[in-house]
Amino acid sequence: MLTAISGGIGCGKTVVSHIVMAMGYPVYDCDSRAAVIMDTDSSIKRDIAVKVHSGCITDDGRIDRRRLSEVVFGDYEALQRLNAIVHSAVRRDLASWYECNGKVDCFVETAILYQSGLDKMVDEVWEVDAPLDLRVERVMVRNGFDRSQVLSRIASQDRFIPDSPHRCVRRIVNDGVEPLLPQIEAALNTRIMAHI
Ligand SMILES: CC(C)(COP(=O)(O)OP(=O)(O)OC[C@H]1O[C@@H](n2cnc3c(N)ncnc32)[C@H](O)[C@@H]1O)[C@@H](O)C(=O)NCCC(=O)NCCS
Ligand SMILES: Nc1ncnc2c1ncn2[C@@H]1O[C@H](COP(=O)(O)OP(=O)(O)OP(=O)(O)O)[C@@H](O)[C@H]1O
Repeated sequence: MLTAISGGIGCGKTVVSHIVMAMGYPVYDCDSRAAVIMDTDSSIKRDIAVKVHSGCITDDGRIDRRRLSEVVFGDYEALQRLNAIVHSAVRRDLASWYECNGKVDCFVETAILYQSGLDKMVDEVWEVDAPLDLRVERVMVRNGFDRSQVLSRIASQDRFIPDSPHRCVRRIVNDGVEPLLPQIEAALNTRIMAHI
């Protein structure tokens, strides 16, 4: 069974992932895996230079992430072109990781479940949710971003409207008040009960 830990930037997906990992479950982190795939695949880098922006690849062939962020989070068409280049490779990588883990109880952390097409690969979605102001504050502190940098990322993520939500969505509230652990345990127990 593959479960998505999903939700917009700053909602607390990584915190939930770390708890689930500490409980012994394998978790695939899309952001870091996508970064590795992009860094190691020269055809992806070439496509980024040609189809997104040539200035995002340095003279020595590395991805300039700061520049790429400025380009794609300020231009939705460019972000869609980047997604089209990267996401099929991420889906393939996730499929083989899941296979290697014996398709047991696995998790995938992603901020862009529907844009990436990963919604079609997962059996269940845990939608981590937090108030917008809190998300903005958290990311400003975590990344040293100003408010507009966070809001441009949130706008890019919210702009995509999926045709239909996943059939099995569970909401995890991470508002800094409601404790996370009981919600995660309840989500896991519901699944265990369903399989008995
Ligand atoms: C835009 C990039 C260069 C920013 O890199 P950087 O190291 O600064 O940040 P990082 O990768 O940790 O992402 C920061 C946050 O941006 C958001 N984000 C990342 N990719 C996307 C995207 N394609 N669309 C919307 N939001 C995104 C996520 O909330 C993420 O947590 C990088 O995120 C990237 O290359 N994204 C495209 C690949 C991708 O879609 N990855 C997501 C997994 S499929
Ligand atoms: N319940 C909480 N209490 C205190 N701090 C929290 C809580 N949840 C998240 N944070 C902090 O908020 C920041 C954002 O959380 P986290 O990195 O888990 O978000 P995310 O959804 O994974 O974001 P991204 O989409 O950027 O990967 C982190 O610095 C994290 O430590």
